Amino acid sequence: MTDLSPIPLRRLDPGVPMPTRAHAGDAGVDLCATSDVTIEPGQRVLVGTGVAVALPVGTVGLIHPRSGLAAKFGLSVVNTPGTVDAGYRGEIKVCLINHDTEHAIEVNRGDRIAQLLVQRVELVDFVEVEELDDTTRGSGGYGSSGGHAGLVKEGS
Ligand SMILES: O=c1ccn([C@H]2C[C@H](O)[C@@H](COP(=O)(O)OP(=O)(O)OP(=O)(O)O)O2)c(=O)[nH]1
Ligand SMILES: [Mg+2]
Repeated sequence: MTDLSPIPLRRLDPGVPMPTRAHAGDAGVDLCATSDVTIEPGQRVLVGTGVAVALPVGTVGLIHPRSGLAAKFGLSVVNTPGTVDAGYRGEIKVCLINHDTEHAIEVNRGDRIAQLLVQRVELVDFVEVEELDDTTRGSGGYGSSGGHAGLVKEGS
């Protein structure tokens, strides 16, 4: 499925399962929590996953939320997607946030809390210039193309 070699992974907490794909072909491997935590509404907490990896230079690890936990409980990742640099050898941690406005979320050790994707990344250089080339978009952004009038709440 990939021409990258298997990525060296250390289990810093052997009691936590290896990150695995729920289904062959899934983009991400699920990461598990190493501790029990309660996340109150609106609160965030940094949770360990018990693993460290040696990603090849030219790749990046991206930590994404799990959609099921997001839809059911409001659980997400503060800095989604989290960036795991190729040179990072420490424990991968996940900064979880509870977006639910009413209910606390209980995370238990071993729960699959997020997913790690590995992607190739271009390590480009930048060159300073006086002018940039013209494009049809130009400097338009942040809604310049319209199409969201119906999403505006009355009175706002
Ligand atoms: O969700 C995340 C995000 C980052 N990291 C680790 C791996 C990454 O390589 C390192 C630094 O992340 P980042 O560059 O996003 O954070 P920073 O605030 O810029 O810290 P630094 O100054 O160490 O680069 O922290 C995680 O374990 N989980
Ligand atoms: Mg950084």
